[in-house]
Amino acid sequence: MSTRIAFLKGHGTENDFVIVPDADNAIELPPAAVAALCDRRAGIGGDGLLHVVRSAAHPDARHLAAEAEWFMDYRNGDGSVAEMCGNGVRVFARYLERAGLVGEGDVAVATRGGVKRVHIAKPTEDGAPGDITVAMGKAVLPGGDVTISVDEHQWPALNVNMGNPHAVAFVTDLAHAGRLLDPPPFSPATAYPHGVNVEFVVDRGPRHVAMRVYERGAGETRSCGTGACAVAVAAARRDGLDPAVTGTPVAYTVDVPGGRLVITERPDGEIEKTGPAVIVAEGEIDADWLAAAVAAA
Ligand SMILES: N[C@@H](CCC[C@H](N)C(=O)O)C(=O)O
Repeated sequence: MSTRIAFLKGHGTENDFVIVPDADNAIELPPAAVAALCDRRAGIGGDGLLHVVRSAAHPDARHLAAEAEWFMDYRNGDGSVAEMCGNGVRVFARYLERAGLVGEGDVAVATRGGVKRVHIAKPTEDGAPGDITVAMGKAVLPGGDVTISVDEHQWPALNVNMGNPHAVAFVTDLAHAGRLLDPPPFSPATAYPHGVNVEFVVDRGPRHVAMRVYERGAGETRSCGTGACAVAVAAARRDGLDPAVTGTPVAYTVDVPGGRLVITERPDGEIEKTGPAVIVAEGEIDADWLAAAVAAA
């Protein structure tokens, strides 16, 4: 009988992830294995994969082990590595809670984008899991003119780095973003040598926007946490709001196809993101199938 590898499946506002608990970093997950697991027809399916490893056991996180016991080794669905995943880190915390590895309240999670402070709220009165809030760090606006083009439409976009790169374009109709099956063309083409996540945004009301997203390494997804933060900052600056200047926190509601996130920027620049995170299934991966998928890639 072949070896089995435990997995879970979870999502945050329908940004969905295969979760592979592997405290000792003993499971090999080359890009082809991640892509096979995230494949929606031949695998389990997911926008990305959360490899749950003790920080001390992973070369990318060993230096963070004193601050955060657990490391989110995040991979995009195509197997590529990304610095940070804002929805992923909330689902990661939900997994840790469910596995009894942490309790409600504050948890530190190591990521390639540094240590993130996560708060797991108590269940609601009707027993539903409480929302999870992450301190996402500060947005960096590196400047630079970028144009996003889809079919006959062209929009100027704002570069926002949330640990990972984003280009935010305000549009008049989210449908104008098209099907987002392939990376939209960028101008200049060299603006993002390592790829970029692109958000298309419309207004819904005062401090309330809606977005669609093209995620680097995954295609169009139903939500992107770092993307929602980038969008909130871009919308605030466009609206003339900067908490560092006014000394007052600014909150935006960001609707994504898979739900709603609330993003708050504080006067010190720290951005907090709040939303749901759910584990929906758990099971076992056939290790022989995975090895064959890797060999065939
Ligand atoms: N879904 C994520 C972002 C995942 C990484 C991204 N695709 C990248 O390559 O930077 C989120 O919720 O932030």
